[in-house]
Amino acid sequence: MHTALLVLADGTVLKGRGLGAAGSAVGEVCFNTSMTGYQEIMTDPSYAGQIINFTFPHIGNTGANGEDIETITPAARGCILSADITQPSNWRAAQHFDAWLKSYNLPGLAGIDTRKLTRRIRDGGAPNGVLVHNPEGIFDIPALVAEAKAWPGLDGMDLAKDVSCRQTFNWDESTWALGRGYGHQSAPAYRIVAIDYGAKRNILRCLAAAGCAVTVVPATATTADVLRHRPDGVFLSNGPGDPAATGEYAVPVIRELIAQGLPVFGICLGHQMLALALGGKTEKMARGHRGANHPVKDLTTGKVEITSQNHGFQVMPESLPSNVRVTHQSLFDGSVEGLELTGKPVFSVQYHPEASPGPQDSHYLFHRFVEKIAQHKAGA
Ligand SMILES: NC(=O)CC[C@H](N)C(=O)O
Repeated sequence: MHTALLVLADGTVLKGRGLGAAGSAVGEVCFNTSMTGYQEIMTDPSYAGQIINFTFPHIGNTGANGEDIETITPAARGCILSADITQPSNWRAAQHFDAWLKSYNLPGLAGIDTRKLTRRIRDGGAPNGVLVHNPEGIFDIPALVAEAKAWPGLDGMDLAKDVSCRQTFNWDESTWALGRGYGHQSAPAYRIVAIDYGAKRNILRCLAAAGCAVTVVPATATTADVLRHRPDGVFLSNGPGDPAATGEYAVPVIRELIAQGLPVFGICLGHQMLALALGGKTEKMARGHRGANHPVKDLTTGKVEITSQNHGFQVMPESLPSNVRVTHQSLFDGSVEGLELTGKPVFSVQYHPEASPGPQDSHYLFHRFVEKIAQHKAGA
């Protein structure tokens, strides 16, 4: 008996076995090619509105633990796996991944040809779909097709407000180390305000590890709300949805903060909104970049970094004014992966230097931010 379906807006029905919580989820079906880090991926708030198809066939092998999470309220809508989840085998496993999905009320589906689904997304773009898990195996397919069709899609959708914190808070947890777990920043050199559009925790941990006291403010914070904390620098976080829609309230604030002369660093959605604030444009990509091995070239040094990525929108290079320089480029498709405002301590990357999951080649960017803050303070 099939206990779960993925129903796409064009009427395609893929039948499999249910995982995690019973229930249904509508969203954009995207794929992620990472071989590890499924917990971090499922808890990255940038996946709000999305159902994740994992291309790696064996997901869940190492179980789940209480540490490898990027938020305590996951925003991804569900997951699609090739193989059934096996018994966990890892010294850090505290739970079976299926029980973990249930505990977060996330539905899943296993047992479909995830490679075929990925090729379909690659060739035809990310479709909207409904993932439904019903242990009784009873489904109303025409109603599910209608639900998938009726979903408006991510283009033009602002989701950052939904996943952002509601209240300002301070963050001092730093990065994880074997034998110690997460560290603690007790002697910060600089004060950062991080605007939370759906921030991954590991970004905040990396900022703390680089020597910053971090104050996290909601996505809707005004310029005065940010400046009240007397920041030495401002960080613009990653987040879900369409940057152009989120930018309606966030971009004017970013523009004012740049005008104050403050050092600014943006990651992913933060990078896209920084580009909008500087006069550029963003567009939806056909299938996006989601994985842990995307090569990116640093155009200043010629060095190639292997990066972690998760984005479905991109900055259009021809839209950028002459005082904005493209600093990094994807070696997969040539798309913009980094920007800087010439002569100012303002820069951003489209990819995820905090990794989580993924390689740590790009951790240097957190130190670059801190160096820019130090230089700015010394010159001020
Ligand atoms: N990880 C992110 O910040 C994603 C940014 C944006 N929502 C995109 O999909 O492009």
